[in-house]
Amino acid sequence: DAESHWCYDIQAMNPQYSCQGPDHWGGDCQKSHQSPIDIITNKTRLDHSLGDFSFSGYDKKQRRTVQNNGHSVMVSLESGVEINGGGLATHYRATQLHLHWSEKVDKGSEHSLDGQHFAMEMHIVHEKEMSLKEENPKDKIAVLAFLVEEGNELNEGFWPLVEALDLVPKPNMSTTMEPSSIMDLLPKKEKLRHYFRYQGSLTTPNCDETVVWTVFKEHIQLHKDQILAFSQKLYYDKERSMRMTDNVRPLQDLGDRLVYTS
Ligand SMILES: Nc1nc(-c2ccc(Cl)c(S(N)(=O)=O)c2)cs1
Ligand SMILES: [Zn+2]
Repeated sequence: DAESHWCYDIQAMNPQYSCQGPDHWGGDCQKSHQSPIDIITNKTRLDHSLGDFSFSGYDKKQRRTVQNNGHSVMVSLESGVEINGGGLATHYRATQLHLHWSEKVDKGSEHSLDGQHFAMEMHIVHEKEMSLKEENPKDKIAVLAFLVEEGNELNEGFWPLVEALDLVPKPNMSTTMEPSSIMDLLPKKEKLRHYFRYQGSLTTPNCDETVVWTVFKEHIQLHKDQILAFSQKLYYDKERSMRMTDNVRPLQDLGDRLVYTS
């Protein structure tokens, strides 16, 4: 096709692929308030307005659609799943959650903390209720980011998602997960009061600079076998010639931005 599709470095490096790696992504991807970033924790600023989040619909057990969209595995979230508080301007409606990962347990997260990457990163994407007259505000999207590290116990809450991976190996395949709640995937609620906050972008094209980011300090623990399932069961292509792994955008410059902490 005229303008080849966007992809990650691991795909662009493969001669079989003619796709545009991160250095060639278009849209706003080459601008200066991009994501992900390395968060240098001792340079973050305490912001007392960063209060607790209130989550609604997060504990609702639901059968949800899981799909392989060629870049990640994505769970569609229905209306009624919302967040409020957390220093956000208003309430936001969840639309989807997806993950980024590697088979190397220290290279799969998009954000890093003091230069350290983690095994995976889960993003819960929310959109602000938009009144028509508002142009593209910088906080149109709120993403809740959870770093995932290898733990030695199986994470029971993740089984419905991990088991669904077998059914969506190729792009554009989708299935329905066994009933599960978003809360099942997260660290304990009382641990979610500590987080970092900064202004950035989507980490996938067109990299719109309309995302208010929340990176939680408490990590999700997943067993190694559950982490490896993502790279072992999913493929970037329908020929299943390339496993889906390292779907991680390189770190972007913080530039003139500050990172705040609750
Ligand atoms: N086709 C795809 N879109 C995404 C996506 C969409 C919206 C958002 Cl906000 C993000 S991210 N990584 O910035 O959270 C990713 C992934 S794969
Ligand atoms: Zn993401």
